This record gives sequence, C-alpha cells and structure tokens, in this order.
Amino acid sequence: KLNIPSFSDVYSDCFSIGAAINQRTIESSKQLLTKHFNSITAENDMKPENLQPEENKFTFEKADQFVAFAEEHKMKMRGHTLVWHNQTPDWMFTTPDGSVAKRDLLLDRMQTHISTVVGRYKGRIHSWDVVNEVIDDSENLFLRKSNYLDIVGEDFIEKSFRFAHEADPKALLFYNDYNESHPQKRDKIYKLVKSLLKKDVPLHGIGMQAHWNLTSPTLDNIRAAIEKYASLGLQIQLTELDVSVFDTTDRRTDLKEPTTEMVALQEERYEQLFALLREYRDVISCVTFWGVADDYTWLDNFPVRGRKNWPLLFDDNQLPKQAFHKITSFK
Ligand SMILES: Oc1ccccc1CN[C@@H]1C=C[C@@H](O)[C@H](O)[C@H]1O
Repeated sequence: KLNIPSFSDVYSDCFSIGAAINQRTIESSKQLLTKHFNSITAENDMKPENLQPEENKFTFEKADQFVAFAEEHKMKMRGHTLVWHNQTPDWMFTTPDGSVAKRDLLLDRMQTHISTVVGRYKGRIHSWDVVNEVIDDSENLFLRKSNYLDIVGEDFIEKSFRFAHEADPKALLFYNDYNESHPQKRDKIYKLVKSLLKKDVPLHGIGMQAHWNLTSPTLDNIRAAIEKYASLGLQIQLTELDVSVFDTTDRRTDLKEPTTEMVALQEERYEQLFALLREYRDVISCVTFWGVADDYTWLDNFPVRGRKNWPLLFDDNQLPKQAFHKITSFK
C-alpha cells in the first residue's frame, strides 16, 4: 500500500489546505479531514438562512460543532458567509407588515446579524467571507442587482466589512467571488476592492472561489488574476476549489464514471494548477476545496441536478487519485 503523505504537511511551507464540510462529511470523511486538511469551511451551515432563519432566532448548534471540531483538530476555520444575495431569508428585506424594508432597517439587521455571528466566534474563526458575489457576470453591469443594493445602496458592501471588523478586529476579512479569473470580472473585482481600500475599509484578502474545470480558466488567466489581486497588497485564498470534469456548457448526463480521458486531463490540470499556486505561495495563504472526496460534491446538483461529477482529489471511495500523488510529490 502506497505510503500516503499528509497533504497539508507536504504544503506546510506553501499555504494551508482546506475543505468545505457538512453534517454528513464531517463524519464520513473524518479520517481524510484530520489527516490531510488544516482548515475547514461550513459548506452551507453558516450562511444567513441557516444561522438566523427568523429575525432574532439564531441557530448556532451546527456552527458550534464545526468550530469545536476545527479547534479539536488544530485546524483554522473560515466563516462563510455574512452578506450574500443567495441563501438569505426573505424576512431580512421585509418589514413586519410585509412591505419592502427601507435602508435603515436593513442596515440595522445587517449589523445585528454580523455582530452577533462574528462576535460569537471572536478569536475562533480565522477568516470571514464577509461579502460574497456582488460583482455582476454581465459585461455592462458593475454590481449585481440585489435586495442589498436596491435597499441600502452601494455602501452596503463597506458597511458589512466595518460591522465585521468591529465585532472581531483580529479576523481576516475577505471579499469572495466566482469566475474571478475571467479578465472582465477580474478587473471589476479589482476596481471594487481598490475603491474599498481607498476608503480604509478593513479588508484583508480576496477569495477566489476557483470553481474551475478541465480547460477553463486558462493558466494565463489564473496567473493574471493572482498578479492583479496581489498588486493590491492583499492576501489571496482559493476558497472553493473544484475541477469539474464537464465544462460550463456541457449538460451530458450519460456518464456513470469519468472517462479515462477526463481522468488523465484532470490529473494534468491539477498538476499544472498546483505548480502555479506554489509559484505564488508568498501571496496565497490557503487553498480550500469545495468538498473532501467525490462521494459528495455540490457539483452533483449544479449546474445539472442529479448529474454525478468527480471534481476532487479523493475519489468516491475516498482514495487518493493519481492527481493527489502528482501534486504531493513535487519535492
Ligand atoms: O459557481 C457558481 C455559479 C453560479 C452561482 C454561484 C456559483 C458559486 N457559488 C458558490 C457555490 C456553492 C455554494 O455552496 C457557495 O456558498 C457559493 O459561494
């Protein structure tokens, strides 16, 4: 049996190695988690709808369990996420009589949510995805249209960071987004973050979600994005890495397992990606995968519900793929 090295040990002088977890995988992948990872993120259980499902009714049991697990196993914890247009309950934007909330009410609720959540885990959560996905994917729009933008206005973003910083001045605060290596979106993320830094907003890093596939984004575009974000003097983290075996337009549903060509391409892709990430180890502080092993990935339901995917470094029997061996034997 191959002697399998610890992923996070091999990368200890590069960056932390993280994984998104949920109630099921914290048990089913416990061995892999404690051996290979030194950072965890709650995949869904620390999103607004799961922490404050009703106004002033906070449900912290699961988050408490994950934070305790991280501390027990000397892992860092990433808080995901405080302000996001998705997975946020409707009450946040609605007055008690059912009309649309106004600016001051929503700002109060944002401050309550952020200060209660960040305050509860003060000194225990190393970094927060304070704001998630506010840049629009279309060419002619800067900020994504959302309830936050419509009701509060553009300053909902800086307010979010200031609320979080007040609640835990030591936590590292991140702006997090996907398609972050596409030149156009990259430039808009850069513009937003630069404008926040100019206003002395407490923002310490950029989260590149890194939901990638076998061909996109190109290594050149990833390199250019890392360079551009690093030029702001911020730390960079990959926060949701997976390498889908399907490209964004491929809706095929016939496969019961990845083709041999997909396996070979994914192996090559992971080897190239980690060679590039190691080159930028001075600015990259953590690489978090959006899952542990192929036996559970959000991509089994996105963008095609019920379509199996095999995006991670451990297969659906929780065994390391050849790609794992390739990226842990560079020394
Ligand atoms: O790749 C995307 C394409 C369209 C919308 C969102 C995303 C990524 N959005 C991420 C994915 C999964 C969720 O669990 C994360 O919280 C979210 O940040």
